[in-house]
Amino acid sequence: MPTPKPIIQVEGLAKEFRRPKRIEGPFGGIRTLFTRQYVSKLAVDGIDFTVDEGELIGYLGPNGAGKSTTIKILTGILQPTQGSVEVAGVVPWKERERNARNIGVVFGQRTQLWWDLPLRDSLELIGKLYGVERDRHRANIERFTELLGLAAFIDTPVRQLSLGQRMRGDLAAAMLPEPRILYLDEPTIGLDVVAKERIRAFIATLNKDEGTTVILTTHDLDDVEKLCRRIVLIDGGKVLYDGSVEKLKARYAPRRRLVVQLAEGARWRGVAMPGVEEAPPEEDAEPGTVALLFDPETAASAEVIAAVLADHQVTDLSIVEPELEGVVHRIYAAREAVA
Ligand SMILES: Nc1ncnc2c1ncn2[C@@H]1O[C@H](COP(=O)(O)OP(=O)(O)OP(=O)(O)O)[C@@H](O)[C@H]1O
Repeated sequence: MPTPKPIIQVEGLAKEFRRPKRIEGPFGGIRTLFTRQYVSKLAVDGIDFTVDEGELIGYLGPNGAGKSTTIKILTGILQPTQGSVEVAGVVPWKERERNARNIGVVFGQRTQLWWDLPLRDSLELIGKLYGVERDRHRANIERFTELLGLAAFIDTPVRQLSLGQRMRGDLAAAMLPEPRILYLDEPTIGLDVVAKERIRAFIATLNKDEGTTVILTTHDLDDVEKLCRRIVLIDGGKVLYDGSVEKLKARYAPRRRLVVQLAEGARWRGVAMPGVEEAPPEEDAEPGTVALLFDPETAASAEVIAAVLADHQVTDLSIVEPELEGVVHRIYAAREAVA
C-alpha cells in the first residue's frame, strides 16, 4: 500500500469572533452602534490536526464546540485569527476558487441544487459549470443514480423532493466534479433509517473506491460508528481526543458487559476473578439473567466465560460492547461538570 500523504494540515488554528457590546438602557440600540467596547468569543482555540488523503474522519463535538467554524475555515468561507491551514496545497481563504475545485461540500440544512429545475437538469448543469468532460460526466451521473437510487425522482423539480431525496441529490451534485475532499455537515439529519443507510453506503463507497477524503460532522453517532475509523472530538474550540473509535472506547469505557442467561432453576453462585464485578440488575432484565462487568485488559473475555461455565448451567451468553453514543455522552457530561 502506498504511504498516505497529508491532504489537510491544520496548525494552531484559532478564530475569534468580535461583536460590539450591546448597551442596555435608553437609546441602547443607537449607542451600541457607536460603542468601542467588544465582546469576543474564541470559537476555535488552538486546534491542530492532520488528515491523510483517503481518510474518513468524524469531526465531533457538542453544540457550540467550534465544528462549523473549523469547516468554514477549511472551505475558505472564513479567515482564521491565527494559525495555518493547507488543504491540498492551498490556503483556503487566500485562494477560495482554487480550493473550491478540490472540495465538495454538503450542508444537511441547505441545498446547492436549483430549486425549480428537475434534479437531472441540476446535475447536468454542474458538469458544464465545472467543465467536466462530457462522457465522464454522463458516466458519473449514471453511476451515482444507481448508487443513490435517484431514478425514481430524477425528473422531479427539486422543490418537490422529500428531505431524504434532496439530500441524495445534493450528495450526487457535490461529487460530480470529482473533488478530492468531501465535507459533510449533518448529512443524515432528519432522515429515516433507509435513507440514512443509503447515504452512508454511498459515502463509504466513494471513500473506498475513489479514495475521496471525507470529513464528517454529525451528532448522529451511528453515522460515525458505521463510517469512521478515526474521530477528532472537540469542545470549547480545543481538541479533546484524536484517534480511533476503539481507543476512545477503551479509554473512556474500558469495561465490557457479559450477560449470562441461567438455565431454568439454576442458581447464581458468583464468579471469583480479579477485575470482574457483578453489575446492578437492570429494570427490564429477564429473570435468571446476570450481568458481569470486566475490563478485557485485566480479564480476558474467554477466561471470564470459562469461569462462568465452570460453575453454572447456562442457556445463553453475550458480550455487549460499549456504544459510542454512551461513551461520547459521558465525555460531554464530565466536561460540563467541570465547566
Ligand atoms: N459569526 C459569529 N459571531 C459570533 N459568534 C459566533 C459566530 N459563529 C459562531 N459563533 C460562536 O462560536 C462558537 C462555536 O460555534 P460553531 O458554530 O463553530 O459550533 P458548532 O460546533 O458547529 O455547533 P453546532 O453543533 O451547534 O452546530 C459558538 O459559541 C457560537 O455561538
